Amino acid sequence: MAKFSIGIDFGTQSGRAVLVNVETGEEVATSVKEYTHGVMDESLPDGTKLPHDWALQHPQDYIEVLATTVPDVLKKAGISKDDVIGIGIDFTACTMLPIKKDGTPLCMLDKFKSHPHAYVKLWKHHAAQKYANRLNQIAQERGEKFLQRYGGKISSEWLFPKIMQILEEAPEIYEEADKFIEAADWVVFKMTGVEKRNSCTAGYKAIWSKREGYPSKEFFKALHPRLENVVDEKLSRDIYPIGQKAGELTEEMAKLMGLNPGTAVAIANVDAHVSVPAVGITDIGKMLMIIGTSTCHMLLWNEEKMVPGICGYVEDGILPGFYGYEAGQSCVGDHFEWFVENCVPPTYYDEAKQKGLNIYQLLKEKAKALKPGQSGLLALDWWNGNRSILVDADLTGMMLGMTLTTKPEEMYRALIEATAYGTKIIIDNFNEHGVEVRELYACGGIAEKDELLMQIYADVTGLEIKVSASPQTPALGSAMFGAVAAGKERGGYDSIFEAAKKMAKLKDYSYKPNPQNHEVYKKLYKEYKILHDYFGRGANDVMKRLKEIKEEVSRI
Ligand SMILES: Nc1ncnc2c1ncn2[C@@H]1O[C@H](COP(=O)(O)OP(=O)(O)O)[C@@H](O)[C@H]1O
Ligand SMILES: O=C(CO)[C@@H](O)[C@@H](O)COP(=O)(O)O
Repeated sequence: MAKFSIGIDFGTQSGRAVLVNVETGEEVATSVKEYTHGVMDESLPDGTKLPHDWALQHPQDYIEVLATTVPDVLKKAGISKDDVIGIGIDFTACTMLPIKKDGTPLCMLDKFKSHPHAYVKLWKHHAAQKYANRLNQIAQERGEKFLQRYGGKISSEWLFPKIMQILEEAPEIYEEADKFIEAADWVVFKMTGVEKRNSCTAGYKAIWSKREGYPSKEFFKALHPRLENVVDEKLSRDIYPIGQKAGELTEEMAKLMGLNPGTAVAIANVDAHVSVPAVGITDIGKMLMIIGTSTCHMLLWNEEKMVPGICGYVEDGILPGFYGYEAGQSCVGDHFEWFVENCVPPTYYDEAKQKGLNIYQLLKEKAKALKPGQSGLLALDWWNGNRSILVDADLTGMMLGMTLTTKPEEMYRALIEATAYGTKIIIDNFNEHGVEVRELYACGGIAEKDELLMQIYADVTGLEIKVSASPQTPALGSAMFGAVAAGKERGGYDSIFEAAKKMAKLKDYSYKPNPQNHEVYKKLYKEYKILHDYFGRGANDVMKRLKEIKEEVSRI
């Protein structure tokens, strides 16, 4: 009898479950649930307004994903819950929340319903930049060695800047919280009844390493006296390696999800990291781009190298036995969405409707007809700040070269190209610092849907790109970890390497660079680099000054 595993990918806008045949890797059924509260970046559910740069989520939405998508995949596939041997989940990160000891999120307590700091802070909550700046300055002054593992800077998207923001701006929430926890670990806590924190988010987002643990109490005290014991008071030193079983489904959650109590649940993982074995990467030098709302760049290497401006490297962070390197771009799909919602005239929407296309497809059709360089446009892809390699959420987007004849499809193509140049900067930076990018792979919603973008990436980077055959690669990766949590005895696998051999998959075609386009893009990339360094490395801090003026004016 075939055995199945369920993987659930908690993305930025929705949660996606896949039911996977453990023997063949076949994705038998998929179910997607948009989050009821979406991304809260303007107001809370009760209308409380949020300041600039905030991005929150509601934890109830994650439970809804479990309650709707899991029964749905079972129903669609027509299989019995007795044949489901394991569950794995992955999440965006650092996506964190304050909870009580029993796991109740503070935002679910009546008294904190209208308190923004009681909610989940999503990975792209960018209002903690000033705390990240302080943390980085203090770490540099103290000569903290951990900075080397994080490319020289801790991002405002990661855990401690977010905790610092809560402490400074809402000390009552800091005091009331028994714990701060990654949403990934919170969902596993809900499913199994046991709090087991995963090594992936701890390593990449919370300055933890398996050799050195967390930074010292002295360091935390230097950030703020109240933070001296933050790890023991509000986090945990018990960190569990990815690839292990966290526990088993409780009666209550099994009932909610339509599964058997006792089903194995894997230690939680991160959406980008979990995707690496799902495309069959189990060796060094093969970079995977997970292209969606944002892009994460994942790469295994066998040595520790200081690579400036990356998110970090973590020993065993992606697969055991390797250093897992991560870099990223905070704004990819997000600014395509911004563009279609704000900059495309109604005539384009009418044309799309007539042709039976969605607006992205229409823009792609038109943008495809353009040659590289033809629009005269060049953009900086910083609509949501810059994660790698400048690590600065206060940078903003820019488009140069517009005239009275500039068309929406030209702007759309310029935005795609900007993200491709941003990716090339990341690749060059790895190569220059001894971590070689020998092959390129892609997965994620956009890699699946957007062949124009994929071709432009091949043309800009000059590298062939292999693409995941799964439309839900992170969820497939999670299902693989679910099968490992179940173990061979229950019909799964004893290691993620064995699971990858059987369950990973790539499409039978790839995107190959067009040499003529590559030549033009070399020239454009040179210009992009000049703008990148000019606006991003302090020659002209106009973006930051504009932001300051914006804040001053909105306070009046
Ligand atoms: N047909 C399309 N072509 C290109 N991009 C698209 C298309 N449809 C949606 N998008 C973009 O995909 C992004 C979502 O990516 P996806 O990988 O599905 O989700 P997530 O980032 O939450 O994991 C959105 O920001 C949107 O801009
Ligand atoms: O930062 C990470 C992973 O380290 C991601 O979770 C984050 O960029 C969000 O990913 P998505 O764009 O929602 O796929």
